[in-house]
Amino acid sequence: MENPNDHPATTNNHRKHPSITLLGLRSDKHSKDSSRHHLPKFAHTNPISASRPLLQHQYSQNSKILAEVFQKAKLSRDTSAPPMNVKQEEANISDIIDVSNNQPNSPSFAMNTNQNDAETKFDNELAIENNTNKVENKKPVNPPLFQNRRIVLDKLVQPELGSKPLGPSEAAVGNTGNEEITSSSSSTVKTPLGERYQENLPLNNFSVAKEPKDYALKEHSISNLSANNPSTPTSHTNGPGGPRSLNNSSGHAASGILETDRLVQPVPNRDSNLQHSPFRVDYSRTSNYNDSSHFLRRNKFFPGRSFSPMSEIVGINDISSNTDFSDLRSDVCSYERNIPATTSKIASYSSASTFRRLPRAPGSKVHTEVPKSPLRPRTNYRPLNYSSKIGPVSFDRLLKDADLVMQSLASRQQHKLIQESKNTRRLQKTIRPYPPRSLKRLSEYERARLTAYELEEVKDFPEIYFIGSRGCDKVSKVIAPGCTEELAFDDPNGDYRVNVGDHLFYRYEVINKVGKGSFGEVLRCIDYKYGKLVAIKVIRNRVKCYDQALIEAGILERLTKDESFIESNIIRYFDHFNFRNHLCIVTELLGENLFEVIRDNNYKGFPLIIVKSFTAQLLKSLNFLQKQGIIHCDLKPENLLLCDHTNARVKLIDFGSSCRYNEKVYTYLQSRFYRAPEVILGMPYGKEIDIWSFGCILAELYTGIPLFPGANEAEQLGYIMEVLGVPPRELITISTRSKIYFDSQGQAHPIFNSRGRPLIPSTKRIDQLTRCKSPSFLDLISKCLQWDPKKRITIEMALRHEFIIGNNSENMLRRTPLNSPINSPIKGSNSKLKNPVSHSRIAHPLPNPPLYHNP
Ligand SMILES: Nc1ncnc2c1ncn2[C@@H]1O[C@H](COP(=O)(O)OP(=O)(O)OP(=O)(O)O)[C@@H](O)[C@H]1O
Repeated sequence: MENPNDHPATTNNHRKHPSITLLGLRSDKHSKDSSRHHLPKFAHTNPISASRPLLQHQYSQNSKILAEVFQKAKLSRDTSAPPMNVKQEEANISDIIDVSNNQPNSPSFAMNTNQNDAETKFDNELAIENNTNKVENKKPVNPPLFQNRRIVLDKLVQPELGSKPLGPSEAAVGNTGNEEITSSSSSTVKTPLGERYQENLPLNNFSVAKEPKDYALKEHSISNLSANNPSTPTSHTNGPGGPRSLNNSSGHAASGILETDRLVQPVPNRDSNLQHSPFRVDYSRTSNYNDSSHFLRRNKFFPGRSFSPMSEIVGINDISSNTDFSDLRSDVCSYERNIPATTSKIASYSSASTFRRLPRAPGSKVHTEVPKSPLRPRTNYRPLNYSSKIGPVSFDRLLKDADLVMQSLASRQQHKLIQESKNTRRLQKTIRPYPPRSLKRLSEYERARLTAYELEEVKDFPEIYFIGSRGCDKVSKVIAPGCTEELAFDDPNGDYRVNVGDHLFYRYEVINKVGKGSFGEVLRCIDYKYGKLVAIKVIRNRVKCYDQALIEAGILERLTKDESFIESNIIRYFDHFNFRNHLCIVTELLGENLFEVIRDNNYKGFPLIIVKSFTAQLLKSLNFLQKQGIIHCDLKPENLLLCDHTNARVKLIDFGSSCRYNEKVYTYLQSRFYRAPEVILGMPYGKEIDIWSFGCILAELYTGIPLFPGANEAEQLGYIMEVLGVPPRELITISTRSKIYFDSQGQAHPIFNSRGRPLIPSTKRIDQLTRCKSPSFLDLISKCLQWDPKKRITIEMALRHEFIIGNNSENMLRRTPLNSPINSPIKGSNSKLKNPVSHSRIAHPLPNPPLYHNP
């Protein structure tokens, strides 16, 4: 065997498609020298081309190791297999390697003859390896190249190593002394084809490589694409250095990984249609990382750069063949890059049951089924456990973390919903806008489909986009006895009698109902004017509802027009119109509300990381509303809607009760569980009522159960007093409804809950009720839940609170313990019941007599 030293680790595929190889570059047909203008298309943006000699040196190191391995392989080859000389081997591999690409005129002719020869030799090595595999298996094997290699190397390296895998200490030759880099941390990767690899790579193999000056790896993401999926977008990112895969859509697809005990390199698989490399590198111009160790670490070529804890949490292996998660995985890598090395020192998390429910593509492997091998240890899922030493977490990173965990939490139900989201997206793609037509332009057939009422009504519509789908039931006029003509299209409650497939306003097609509230129904519709999906809230045909909805539409319109609206996490308003005496508000279409998500998850709350993300998003919304001088007045989980089922992004909806600071019309507002004490007690109120609701929501999102689940107002106050004690005297004196709950001395009248249990003030603590051990979380809740509105935390302070920006040391993936009383199933309860009340609020024996008076 010829010494493959000095030869880059390339394969035939590179010759076919001039591109940059994993560790450096490939020549192309024009590349006789390394000058930029001779470089292939991507080389203009890839300054690493300039460091070819250095990389070749690096190749030589790698090749050396490979040569050793192959040499050992030869020695230990099964003696029963027929001996094979190099020529035979070369002949055998001719079907694998297309040598025609080595022709000087071929597009990928090597940079110089030596190198070309060297590549050929090296390719031969690889081919021999494949050949060995064939011999060993005694049958022709034609899986992707990397799989062959993988099998061969597993079999061949192992006997040499015994049962002990090569660790960094054995492998460390020419160690740079960088502890982190040479640490024995290892991680596994799943390639697009489903293999799992250990990444346990000593630095010494790469220590000579140098990153081009002024360039550092900006992006390195793992593609999670299926090898069979050619439809995946080619790039997720942009940047000055030209983010791209090493093997991009122009045929440089890489789907293989060559692994030895010392290194892992992606090897292109010419059979693959992949448009993404599993090792996508982006060299962008930065001044921070200009040495090779940074470059390599960030390229995951050695253990110092282990995989993202988040990627392990969500089980990258499990989702690798699901193309829908490509952005997700790309996100994992892109934001993880910025995590300091200290964050990789995270605790091992053996109980991964939470994450095993991750939806997997059919046929993909479960991580526990990975064959045992010294080279391929089982992956331990690791929780996100930020070190408290590192700085604050950015808002963006928090959101992305939460998105991933949200994905990993996908239950069966959510899996269905994800499917629904997919279908919606697919539908969205197929919808096209219709050209407007006048009545005259309608065909005879179309006119025949209109009812007599519609034929009159349509005259008022100069632009007709849609008249109802063929064969759909039309909403006909029904004038019941005692009913006026205005109510002819409504049911007895005043709701519009909607028919699926029918039109609204000769423009929208009704697809289905997505929600119902006290003001009306929300429909999913297609807007044929713009060709998109929208949600339309059809308000009840009642004067009060109509007027209030007009206010809502006005507020939404005003909010949407603000330039900082985009970052406000508030539902986007499009339009409103009156149709058959129903006010209709057109908004963007969103997903499930958070209450539904919790309910569908059997009233299990969200992990703290998701709660944190929701909290941050909600605070942004409240901050925006505050700047606009608006009080929402109806904050609750039902009014926080997921944007999509695949992430943890929420938007705030329902401004039907909202008011401006100076236009407070109502004294009775907010949903009961989230009602602020000043509203219950009839005190003057302000924007602080939203903070109270916000505090209640935080606790509920974590526990899955309302914090103060009063069945009536007195009970509601009783639950609040259980935690906060009796309100201060001065508040009682200014409240208009104090007599209902307190006597003249300010002592609370005894309150019993609906089960007859006395609600005794100051007998519960927030941490008891939430079962949460996160001090920052509890602190934020308790700062929101203050009797005195002036003492409540402000939105600005909440945005800077430790829980939001801090690097919490708690396990952020933990949910409320399932066996805790707070989450125990309620006896005889129907899980579909709205907001079940915890039965666990058992009175604790009191050390002191109950405090019914103000302390
Ligand atoms: N844009 C939307 N996309 C998807 N679903 C929506 C949308 N808007 C509302 N919904 C669903 O409809 C439900 C009722 O909507 P909304 O809260 O606006 O109505 P409402 O009559 O004001 O309710 P409430 O009784 O709380 O005042 C929501 O909880 C939500 O589940």
